[in-house]
Amino acid sequence: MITRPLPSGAGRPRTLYEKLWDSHVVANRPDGSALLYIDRHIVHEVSSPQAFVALRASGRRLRRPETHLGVADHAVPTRERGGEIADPLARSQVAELEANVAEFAVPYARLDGPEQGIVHVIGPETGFTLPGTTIACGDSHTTTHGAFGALAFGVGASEQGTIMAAQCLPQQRAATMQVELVGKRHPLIDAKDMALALIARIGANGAVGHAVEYTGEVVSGMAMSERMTLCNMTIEAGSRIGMVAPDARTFAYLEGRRLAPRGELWDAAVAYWRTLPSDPGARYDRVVTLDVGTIAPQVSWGTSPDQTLPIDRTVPDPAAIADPVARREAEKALAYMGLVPGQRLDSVAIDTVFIGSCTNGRIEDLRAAAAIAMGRRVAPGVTALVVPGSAATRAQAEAEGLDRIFTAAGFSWRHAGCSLCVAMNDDRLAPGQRCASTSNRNFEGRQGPGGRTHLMSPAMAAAAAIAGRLADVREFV
Ligand SMILES: CC(C)[C@H](C(=O)O)[C@@H](O)C(=O)O
Ligand code: SF4
Repeated sequence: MITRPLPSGAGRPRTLYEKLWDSHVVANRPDGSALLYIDRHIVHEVSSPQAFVALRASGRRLRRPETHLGVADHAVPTRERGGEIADPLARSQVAELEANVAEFAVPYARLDGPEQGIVHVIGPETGFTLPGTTIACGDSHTTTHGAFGALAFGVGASEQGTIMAAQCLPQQRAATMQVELVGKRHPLIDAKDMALALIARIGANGAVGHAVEYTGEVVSGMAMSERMTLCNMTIEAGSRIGMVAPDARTFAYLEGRRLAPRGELWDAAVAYWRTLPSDPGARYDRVVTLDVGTIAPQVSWGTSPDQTLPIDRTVPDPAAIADPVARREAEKALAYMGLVPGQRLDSVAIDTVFIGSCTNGRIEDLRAAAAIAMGRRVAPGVTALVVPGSAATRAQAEAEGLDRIFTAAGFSWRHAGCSLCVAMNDDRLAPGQRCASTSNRNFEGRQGPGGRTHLMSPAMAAAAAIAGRLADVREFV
């Protein structure tokens, strides 16, 4: 039997997650899951083809085509834009997406248009991402959109088909986890350092089964870009959902964006969005508090995001790790990464630098990197890429002259896309190459077979480019 959900706001103080959940339940199901209404869905060229194939095979149309948004980002080349894509696989992936969005009337951000970019960058930029909505995408970093007080999560291909046809999806309710960020950070410590320090502390599976809400004075003081970085990295702690309560900063970011409501609708939306933050006294299943005043710039040394340390430390010695499983994992990671226990992290030479991705490809990230690069030179032998997260970010950066700062320093200035975050396009590491990267994943082969990835903030990646090795950005001021 399917029962109707309880009316929302029934007395008990609720968290942001609970409010978002309650307001989207279409039906509670006997197995404890619920059918959730999905407000928005983003589609990219890598994960969506099967969903369209299934729709076509069953003769279905999209229930509400205007609630979807298509864009090509993963496979696209970033050296040039316009003209034919040289790589045959990428060309066919983009062509298939374009045929699908045309056939099913999905709004599409064209590859050479002003709104193209990484799914998780253009959603917020266009105002497609809004507080209080449910947002799905066939992509694990959909967590990013939670920075706006949305319930946003990654889904698989068959789930995408369900959303397209029915606008609903069965979901299991998650437990809740509050991550409270307190204290006063060093000016060169950013959200990426905080996310990496958190994952190093709670582990890459530390938030499994939980919907994470970031709270505290540090989070309320953050720009939207940093909130997005935090929520983006939440999946690397094992959670499908990361969120920040919407506030005046959220509204200021969204006001006037193309797809954001206007006029009276805007006022009504803001009035509703103000009811979303967790109620005083709402209880979370778990609470983690991080004092950001204790955080130094972070770098990953291994092949999991929790294998991360402050830059002023040395490569760990597996022999000193008591837990046998963790010890074996550390040994394996060091062998792959070509590192020696006891070696200073800031002595590790790199040959590639990647500044970009849905974690750190926003204008604020590019500004932070440019501030370090300005008037300096990329070290000899280092290839350094700056890949804006969207065409709009690229245009903004050019208007501010950031591209000239980067190119004068010897960085390669690119068009928007996932690029070297993922080896699905023509930007990739050769075996044995070592990259200082602002992306989010460092597992074996992520940036190319045999490639070695060190995760860090944009300022740290720029410092590594200049030094030719992992370097402490605090020495660059
Ligand atoms: C290709 C896509 C499905 C994948 C994801 O789900 O995250 C990619 O974006 C990634 O970052 O690994
Ligand atoms: S930038 Fe990287 S993490 Fe983000 S969507 Fe693209 S491949 Fe995935």
